Amino acid sequence: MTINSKGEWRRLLRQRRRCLTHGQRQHQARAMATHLLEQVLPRLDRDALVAGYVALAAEPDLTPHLHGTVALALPAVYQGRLQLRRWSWGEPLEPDDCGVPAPWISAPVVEPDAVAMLLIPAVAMHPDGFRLGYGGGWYDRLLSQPAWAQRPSLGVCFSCCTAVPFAVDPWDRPLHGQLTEKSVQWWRHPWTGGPDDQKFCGER
Ligand SMILES: Nc1nc2c(c(=O)[nH]1)N(C=O)[C@@H](CNc1ccc(C(=O)N[C@@H](CCC(=O)O)C(=O)O)cc1)CN2
Ligand SMILES: Nc1ncnc2c1ncn2[C@@H]1O[C@H](COP(=O)(O)OP(=O)(O)OP(=O)(O)O)[C@@H](O)[C@H]1O
Repeated sequence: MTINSKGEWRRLLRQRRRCLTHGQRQHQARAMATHLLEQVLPRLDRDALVAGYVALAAEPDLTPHLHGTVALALPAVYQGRLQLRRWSWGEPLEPDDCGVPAPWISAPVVEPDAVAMLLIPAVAMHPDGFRLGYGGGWYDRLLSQPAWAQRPSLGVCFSCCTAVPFAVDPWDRPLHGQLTEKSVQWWRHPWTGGPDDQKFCGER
């Protein structure tokens, strides 16, 4: 079967992800969090924020594993755009315009330079670091702003949904790396923003 469109890939990969049992997804999310805690978070500024997400049904749920380890911002879609808002553990969430639990409208909006790492949920990842989401273009539009595109970013994805050769569109922006239950892999140096560092990318 030839798969031509992002829509077809999205359906296939969402189905593949749903085929994992709840226990498998939990186990794999815990492994992802361990990679993050051991390999990534120690390299970040102590005061900096990590932009996470509230996991939807079959997405890897990392947030509970980060409790007490980092200060978090969460996405909120209102008035046609995605913002990141400060969120502290235990604070209530309310559905945003996409129906995803998000910080209250009164929570401070976070500027790009306060964010040390963007964790971006991905339905699938492309072999060159591009991300396939649900199709709303929310993160695409966020990353079309250079200040956000420069922030270190990791696509968060089960390994069964990586290396997917979907056709990349002109608006797709490559992420710095991907986080799976197997490893953290980098395509671009996340902390210098400079050209590929062979040694660094060799750590894949
Ligand atoms: N957890 C999470 N939060 C996120 C995103 C995301 O991909 N995941 N977004 C990324 O852009 C933005 C919201 N965009 C969204 C776009 C579509 C659907 C959607 O189609 N939801 C399905 C249910 C998905 C599921 O439960 O697995 C639906 O309503 O049928 C959800 C969020 C910001 N917040
Ligand atoms: N910078 C942008 N400005 C305006 N529209 C954009 C921009 N980037 C993407 N879009 C629109 O958003 C949609 C994104 O579609 P695509 O199938 O690539 O979604 P996706 O990357 O899976 O979505 P998401 O980022 O929400 O997870 C397209 O219709 C595209 O035209």
